[in-house]
Amino acid sequence: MRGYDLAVVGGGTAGIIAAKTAGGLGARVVLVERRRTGGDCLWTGCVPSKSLIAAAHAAQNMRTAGRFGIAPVEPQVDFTAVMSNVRRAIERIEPVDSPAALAEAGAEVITGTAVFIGPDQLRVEGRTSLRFRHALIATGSTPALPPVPGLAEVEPLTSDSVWNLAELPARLAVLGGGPIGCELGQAFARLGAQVTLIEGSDRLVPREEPQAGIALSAALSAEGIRVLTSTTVTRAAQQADGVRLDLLGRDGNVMLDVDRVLVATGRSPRTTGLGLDAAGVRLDAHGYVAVDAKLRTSNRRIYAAGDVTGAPAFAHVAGMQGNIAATNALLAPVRRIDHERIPWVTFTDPEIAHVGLTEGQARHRHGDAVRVRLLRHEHVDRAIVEDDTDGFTHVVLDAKGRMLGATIVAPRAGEMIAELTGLLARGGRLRDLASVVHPYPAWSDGVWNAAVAESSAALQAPVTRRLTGALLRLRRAR
Ligand SMILES: Cc1cc2nc3c(=O)[nH]c(=O)nc-3n(C[C@H](O)[C@H](O)[C@H](O)COP(=O)(O)OP(=O)(O)OC[C@H]3O[C@@H](n4cnc5c(N)ncnc54)[C@H](O)[C@@H]3O)c2cc1C
Ligand SMILES: NC(=O)c1ccc[n+]([C@@H]2O[C@H](COP(=O)([O-])OP(=O)(O)OC[C@H]3O[C@@H](n4cnc5c(N)ncnc54)[C@H](O)[C@@H]3O)[C@@H](O)[C@H]2O)c1
Repeated sequence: MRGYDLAVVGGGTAGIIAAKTAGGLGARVVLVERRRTGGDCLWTGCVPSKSLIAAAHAAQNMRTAGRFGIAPVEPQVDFTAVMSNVRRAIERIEPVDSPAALAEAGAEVITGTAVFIGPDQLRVEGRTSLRFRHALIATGSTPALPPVPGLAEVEPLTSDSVWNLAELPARLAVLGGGPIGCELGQAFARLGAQVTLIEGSDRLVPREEPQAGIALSAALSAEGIRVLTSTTVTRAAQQADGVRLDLLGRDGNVMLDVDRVLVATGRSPRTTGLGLDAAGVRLDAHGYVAVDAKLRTSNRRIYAAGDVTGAPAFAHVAGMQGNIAATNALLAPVRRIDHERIPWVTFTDPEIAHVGLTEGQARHRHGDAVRVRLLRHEHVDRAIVEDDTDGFTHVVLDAKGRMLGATIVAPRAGEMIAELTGLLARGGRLRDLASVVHPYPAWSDGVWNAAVAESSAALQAPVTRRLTGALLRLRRAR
């Protein structure tokens, strides 16, 4: 039986980064992947979705060129070619996540399904047994189907299977108005599908600031997407010419006929059949692998990272956790990740970028001392020249003006949030950014203008006014 310093189960973002980190430290490391290295992000998640979004954006620009004085045209979308381009994007990124790249980084790769057979042993599909000093569970998550009668029988698409579509569904129902539903719903609509987006809660992207969900609803509706919030599907049935959904919403019971249904109502952790009992690894109340702040499971030899831990399901979180878990296991368990300083972006148009606390969370924790600096993008020159002024920069501050969180809604919000993420990490005040010169006319002016407004407000404070007034009177008297 072979022995390893670290055995990684799962070759997605968390597992790959952990294995490469361990290899870089000179450890004996093995990564076991049941199918293909790269995980959801590469094959069915971030990469294909952002490529599809880019194609959809190009199509939309053709429709909306009229506002710049260019004759708008309805694009001729070759869906097969769009999907081929999506696959090309995957192929171009794949080498970085490949077994060859892992081997070069010092990690051995075994293809097969791993099962724990003891607290320090793994078996790969009944053939190889491995003994480890430490292991990392990085098996990710899988799309969850809600318990709607008939839904499983209508061949619902998920983020796993949607990439195999051979043709664009003419009428598409998207169930779930979270990041996946909104990103893919908008992309399919822009590529020519008639999309109905069905969300159970009273607004889209309910984890975001309420204004962000409202702004996104307005933008999607303006493009012709039918957005149904406070609505659920109570039954699905296959018909001769498509799928019939029974909806229960604000208008009571209604029927919706579509060609396909895309389900995007959340994820479940991949823990089935992993042998976690044999390994002494406990799950939390929601079925995720329970970890402490240093990513240790209930078996001190075994760590977990990425979606399987119930951490915010983002590739950058999975990667950072993979890195932290590997060094904690191999060197000393000292590093932890602060989930409250993680930024994320929903890549709709407009993008919604967020970091830290929402206003509601901040008020819950810090009470009435919380303030908000809201800057609408009406006067951001970049937004004006691009004729896209509907967005805003919303920064949540404590009593001393230190940043607690931020949400940006804008075409480049995903780039703009980086600066505020840095500020949050430093525990800085928003007005500190006012003295940092920003390039003109960039989208980052939104953040800068918010900082300048915050700094100006500080100058207008009575105590500052009294001081500057006294100074000016003194100078006049001289
Ligand atoms: C449509 C979509 C779009 C997304 N867009 C973004 C985005 O823009 N930005 C972002 O940050 N995040 C995005 N995400 C989320 C991101 O993809 C995930 O958070 C990330 O991939 C999680 O990585 P992971 O390593 O935890 O798990 P995974 O990537 O799921 O990897 C787990 C791996 O473990 C393997 N495995 C499972 N069980 C076993 C076993 N028993 N033995 C061996 N191998 C096993 C699986 O085959 C898989 O390869 C998106 C997700 C989706 C679905
Ligand atoms: N840009 C990104 O970073 C990105 C993109 C896509 C996905 N992701 C990650 O993947 C995760 C999963 O995405 P998701 O959108 O599937 O899940 P989600 O949990 O974020 O959103 C699911 C949505 O579906 C709604 N819903 C649940 N059951 C429903 C029902 N029966 N009827 C109607 N609505 C229902 C929920 O209220 C929620 O708004 C995300 O939370 C995110 O972390 C990230």
